[in-house]
Amino acid sequence: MSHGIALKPAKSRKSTNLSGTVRIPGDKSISHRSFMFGGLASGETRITGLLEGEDVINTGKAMQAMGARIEKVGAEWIIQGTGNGALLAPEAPLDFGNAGTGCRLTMGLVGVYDFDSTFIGDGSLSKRPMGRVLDPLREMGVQVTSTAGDRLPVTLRGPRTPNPITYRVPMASAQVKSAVLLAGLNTPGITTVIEPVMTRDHTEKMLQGFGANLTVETDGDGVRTIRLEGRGRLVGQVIDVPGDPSSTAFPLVAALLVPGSDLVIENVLMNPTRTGLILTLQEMGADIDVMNARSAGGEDVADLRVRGSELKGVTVPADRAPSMIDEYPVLAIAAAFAEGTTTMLGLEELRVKESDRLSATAAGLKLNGVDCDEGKETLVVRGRPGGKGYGNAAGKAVVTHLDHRIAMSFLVMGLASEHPVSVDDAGIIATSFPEFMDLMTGLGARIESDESQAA
Ligand SMILES: O=C(O)C1=C[C@@H](OP(=O)(O)O)[C@@H](O)[C@H](O)C1
Ligand SMILES: C=C(OP(=O)(O)O)C(=O)O
Repeated sequence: MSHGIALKPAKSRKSTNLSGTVRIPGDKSISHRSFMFGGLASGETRITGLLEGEDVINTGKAMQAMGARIEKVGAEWIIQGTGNGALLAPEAPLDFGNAGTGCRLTMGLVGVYDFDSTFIGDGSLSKRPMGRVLDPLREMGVQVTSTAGDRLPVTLRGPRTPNPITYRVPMASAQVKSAVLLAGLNTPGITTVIEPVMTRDHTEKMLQGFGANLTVETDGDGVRTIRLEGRGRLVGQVIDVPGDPSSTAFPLVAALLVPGSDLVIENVLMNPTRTGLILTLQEMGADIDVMNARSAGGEDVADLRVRGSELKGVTVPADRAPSMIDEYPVLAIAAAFAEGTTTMLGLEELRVKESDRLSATAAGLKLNGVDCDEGKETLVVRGRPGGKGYGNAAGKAVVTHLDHRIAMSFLVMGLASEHPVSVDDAGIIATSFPEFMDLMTGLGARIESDESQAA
């Protein structure tokens, strides 16, 4: 499968003593929202620490196509927004590349406007379900034209006056919650989202920061009711994006698995809706010190010191999934090197990510000698400390299916395996973590491009 440019095969090999101090690029979820809300708000928004990955850049291009002015001056991104309710009709289809977040949130943001907007993406995004966002938009009065099964390309046309709805999010998805709230921004009256299981809360926090009248009520069972008053004024903000905990996961797990490692990762977002992996790894016996915990721009951040550790298997409960949803592939790699069995529950959402991550992870583990079982919504990994026999001596590559997290996870695996681990494409990593190769090799990781596979 291709993402429009040639595949870039890569492989990693057994490494020792990863060490150094690094800063991880900005959080992807907050970066998307910074471009969107800055592009929508009145006046100027200034962003530092933005993730300059392909996914986020595509969101910026979409906002430009709808009237926002965006430029980079030195280290700062400076945006002049259109004002809430004043997006312009895009003249061409909006291409979100590989990004579910950019595409689904923008469908909410512009779908309720009384003009046509068309959404396209790469081979991965075009297979992902959009009905989860299109259904509530239909309830608000949006006309939807889509490909069979509510896949891309999708064209939306809003009504003159959208209906404010009360929507109970049927799956644990911050993208769905956010799409409905963003549609509510240009809808008169109160749009209400009921979230039975809490997911990342960046949309709520950032919209409040931009001046939206948004309230959150949590009942005794943890069910959240979010109410947003539509057609209010949003005002440009100054944002410093903290480091992405989902990107942090890769050097962090690498340092745990590679003997003798000692690594400091600075300025990591520690919002509790994002820290499930750290908790799980600590339960497994990982040596992770959370240092300099502080608050910055309304978010918790900290520096992490990570040292090579002997891990043991654990059961990861289903209710932890939303706080580590993108981290399961790399957790599975950690589990492969732990003593005993790791059981991961409640993984149904993994099937609709950039790839079917449950089967892509299980297939990659098996290809590289790991004993594991894929269930309908579970993954069980029986670990082997030391990784003897792991890797693929014949050089057979893990199929990444246009999924950056599968590529990075298996490149981490090779750093602690007896034989090298190959992936069929590392180019896709640029969607979320363009600095991955340089950052990892700078710590001492042996990762290289693997032209021999290209033939
Ligand atoms: O809202 C967001 O920024 C995201 C929500 C999650 O997706 P779902 O809403 O599909 O769970 C996550 O997997 C994605 O990487 C980013
Ligand atoms: C699921 C992810 O992103 P998205 O849904 O935005 O493509 C991810 O980055 O792991």
